[in-house]
Amino acid sequence: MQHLDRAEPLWVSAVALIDAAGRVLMQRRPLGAVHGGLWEFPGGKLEPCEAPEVAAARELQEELGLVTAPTDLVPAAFASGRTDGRGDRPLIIMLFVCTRWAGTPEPQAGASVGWYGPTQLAALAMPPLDYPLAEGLLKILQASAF
Ligand SMILES: Nc1nc2c([nH]c(=O)n2[C@H]2C[C@H](O)[C@@H](COP(=O)(O)OP(=O)(O)OP(=O)(O)O)O2)c(=O)[nH]1
Repeated sequence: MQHLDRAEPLWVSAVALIDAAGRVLMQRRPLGAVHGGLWEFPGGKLEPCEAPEVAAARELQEELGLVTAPTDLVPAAFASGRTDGRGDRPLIIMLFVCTRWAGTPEPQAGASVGWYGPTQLAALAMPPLDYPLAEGLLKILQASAF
């Protein structure tokens, strides 16, 4: 049996913003950061006692200046692994889909954003857990009318 992991998991919420053309917004992490230069779904760590969709809406506001209602965030996929960079602990990323927001994405200094269709998205260089998230998202997009 696997040993018990005594480190608290790091919980992260992330969002796939889908535009009217079916493209997904991806964010390139600043060079020098953990996973610098790689493309990820925008999002970030949950604060203590924060609900995942509230954290996702907060991160969209903080990282990109976008306003979303937590109720417009639809659970889509999750991925589980371990943190890289600082420390080693379980990492769980919950991905939401969002098709309704207010504002134009304005990345923070050092970061950049781009809109990608399914084929382009699958070809981006991403941090490890964003690959299974992208795979899950693409299956949902193929099967639905998002
Ligand atoms: N998106 C993503 N993040 C990952 C992976 N592996 C891994 O350790 N992380 C880490 C990087 C970040 O520390 C954290 C995500 O939280 P965040 O989006 O708030 O990160 P951040 O750079 O703003 O903050 P920080 O941790 O550098 O302080 O998860 C992964 O595969 N995908």
